[in-house]
Amino acid sequence: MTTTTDTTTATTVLEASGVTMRFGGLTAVKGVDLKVNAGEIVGLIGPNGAGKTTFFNCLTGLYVPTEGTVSYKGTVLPPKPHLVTSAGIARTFQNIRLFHNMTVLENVLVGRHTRTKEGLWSALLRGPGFKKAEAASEARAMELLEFIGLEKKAQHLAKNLPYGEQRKLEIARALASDPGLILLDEPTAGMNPQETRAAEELIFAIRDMGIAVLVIEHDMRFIFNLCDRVACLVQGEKLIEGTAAEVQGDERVVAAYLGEPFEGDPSAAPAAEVAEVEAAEVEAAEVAEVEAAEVEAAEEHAEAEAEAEAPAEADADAEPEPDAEPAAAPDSTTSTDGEAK
Ligand SMILES: Nc1ncnc2c1ncn2[C@@H]1O[C@H](COP(=O)(O)OP(=O)(O)OP(=O)(O)O)[C@@H](O)[C@H]1O
Repeated sequence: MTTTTDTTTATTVLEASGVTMRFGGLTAVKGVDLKVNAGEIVGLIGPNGAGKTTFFNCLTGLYVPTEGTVSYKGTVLPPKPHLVTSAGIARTFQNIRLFHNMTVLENVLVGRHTRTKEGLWSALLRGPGFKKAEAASEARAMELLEFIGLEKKAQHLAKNLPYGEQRKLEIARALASDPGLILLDEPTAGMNPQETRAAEELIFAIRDMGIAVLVIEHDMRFIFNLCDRVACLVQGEKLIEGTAAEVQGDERVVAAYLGEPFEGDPSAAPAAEVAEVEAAEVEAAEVAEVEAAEVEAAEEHAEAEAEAEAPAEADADAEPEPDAEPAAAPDSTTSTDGEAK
């Protein structure tokens, strides 16, 4: 494992230590350590089945890790989803989990319930305290819808939103719990390139709001553009953690996961591949140079031969014919075949 970023001085928001998750005989996550600092966007990559979602589930209390601990801002979290959410960690899911028959606004309001202090009786009696809290929640939910660009669709049913907007709505619902850290599980899955670019901007804006981000994604261009640090899981273990440049240039990552450079990004090519291409280019340039020299030599030779033949032909042409004028001597107006122009 390689850790290249100095994380000791920054404020640690999330700290996973030695997280292991076993399902019977299968170890899906093996002794993973990971820190996310305030103001950071950290990426989690790895091939299918590497344990990324299982690790997220351990962080958010959906799974009780077989070993290890998860701390948020220095406090060890109990493995209970509602306690993790109220501590300050929100998440989205790989498969969108919205309330499809509720409106867009209602979906965001559901995300606010951990921050609403009004109890059951207050809600049932709809007293002034409840009404005030409800109005504040709605105002915050509308702010979030504006933030993701869905305020005009507040009263639409969630199920009627296009896929990309459903993903954004899930993010707004997660933000509604006022988290200090958001975990995004494949936020661009199924998105077109424009939607993916918009999601990238949205995540930068979330970071700028002061919320740290941990994101799982298979889209390497997206991850390497977005993240301050990237960790790569392979077969449940952390293979490497570092900057985007360090991770995408690591041959073990390339071998285990990337396979090929992502389209259009030459810097993603593994070093060996780059060297091979460069060597082939040098070789091709040398061959072209030799060929050019050969062609030049052949042309010079042909010219010399033509020049050598030209006076003889001119002489032959100059053979006096009966009553003919003597032929002109070859000069600039005479072609190599001796014909006058
Ligand atoms: N609840 C479970 N019970 C048994 N095995 C599980 C369970 N959840 C995950 N696994 C197994 O754990 C391993 C890791 O799965 P996980 O979904 O975490 O991988 P992943 O890296 O998120 O994959 P992908 O990129 O395809 O989403 C897989 O072999 C998977 O089959």
